[in-house]
Amino acid sequence: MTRKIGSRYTAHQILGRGSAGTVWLGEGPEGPVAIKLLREDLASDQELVGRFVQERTALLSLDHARVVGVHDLVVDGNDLALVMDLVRGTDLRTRLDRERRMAPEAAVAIVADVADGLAAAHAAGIVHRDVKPENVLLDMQGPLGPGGAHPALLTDFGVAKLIDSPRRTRATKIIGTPDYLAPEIIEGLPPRAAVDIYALATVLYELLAGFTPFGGGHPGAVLRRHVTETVVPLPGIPEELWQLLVQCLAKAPASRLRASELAARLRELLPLVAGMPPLDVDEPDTEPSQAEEAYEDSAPEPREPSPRRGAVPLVPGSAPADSNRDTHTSMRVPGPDELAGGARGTARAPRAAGAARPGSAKHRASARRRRITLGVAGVVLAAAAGVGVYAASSSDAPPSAPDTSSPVSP
Ligand SMILES: Nc1ncnc2c1ncn2[C@@H]1O[C@H](COP(=O)(O)OP(=O)(O)OP(=O)(O)O)[C@@H](O)[C@H]1O
Repeated sequence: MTRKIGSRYTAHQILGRGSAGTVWLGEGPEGPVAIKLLREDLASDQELVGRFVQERTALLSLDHARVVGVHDLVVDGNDLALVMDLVRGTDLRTRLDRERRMAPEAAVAIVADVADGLAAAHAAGIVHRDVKPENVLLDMQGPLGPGGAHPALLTDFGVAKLIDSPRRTRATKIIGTPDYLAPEIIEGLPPRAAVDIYALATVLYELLAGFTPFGGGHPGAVLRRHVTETVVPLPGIPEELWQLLVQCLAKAPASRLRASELAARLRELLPLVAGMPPLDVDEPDTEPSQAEEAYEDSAPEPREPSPRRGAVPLVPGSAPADSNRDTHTSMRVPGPDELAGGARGTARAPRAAGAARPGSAKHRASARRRRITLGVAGVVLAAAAGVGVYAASSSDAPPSAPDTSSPVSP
């Protein structure tokens, strides 16, 4: 199956699907490329096409070894496509799903690569806004680095910004992926470079632990934890690495490191973690608080099994059927009462492998978990039916505090 994309490109074979469209293996005048063909409903949105063209220069100018380069933007009839470097390998989510958690040396090396890519982007005034393992590609043809890690490249730059437009956004809605959302976004501030650092630190925690620091349960509960809870230490993690994580997961954006500093500090830590086996931690149980249960009870009735993880659609209208992933669902921003429910603390406390579970009624917890996951599925279906479309508003957001991090895109 081949199809022409504009006058210069041919798409040969589907590499994968995401919430915004389909990625194809293709061919252009300069050789093989990856072509991200946006969904038809997005491609027919004149406002989005306009922004696409507007952002062209910024997207095309980002040229760095740790960023998947965008070569061309094609607007042709019903086709709207980004032509990118072809990365022969896999994405970090696939690798993490396979390994469950990674040895610290490989995790640190991969995250240092991504931090390098972010540093270049931030210096150019571009904030990624959707840093997560799905958007990190591992180049299997590149040389093996520390811990046997392949070079890592960050992809999907600018896509969140393209999709997030005033008409599509409302004050109470959020765009992003809940597990990786910085607290200031949840509080309605415009996304600055520091949101990418928070998301990347979350990715590092996830590579080490096998789960994200504030994930689990209903997406609304995840948002609340980002704002109100502190990260729980990982058993066996070297102190210096832990301090770095804590600093980059700080609630205050100004307290986080810049991307270039993060990359440098991580590389300094490589000798310390060299040869360390993966951390020996068990995935913790999630005990929902009363506020979470109330939130979960307000979710629509489920009609289908739930996705594995809760998240918000990067693209309004996206549904599980759009993707071979389960990273996108929808939600509303939790209200003040729900956010206040964090006083009790529900962040998942990692347990050393084999350690006794915290003294809770196990069957009650698992029944609750079942209800939470079903609730998420209901929300996903509601989104698919057009009941809820959620995107972050920067237009109605309160003025931001002075940003001490790298510049942001205009
Ligand atoms: N430049 C590329 N080279 C090779 N494969 C790619 C490239 N970009 C994306 N892919 C692959 O295509 C698939 C879909 O990517 P896409 O970016 O559309 O979705 P995603 O990032 O997984 O999810 P979402 O966009 O919904 O967050 C992924 O499996 C990814 O590995």
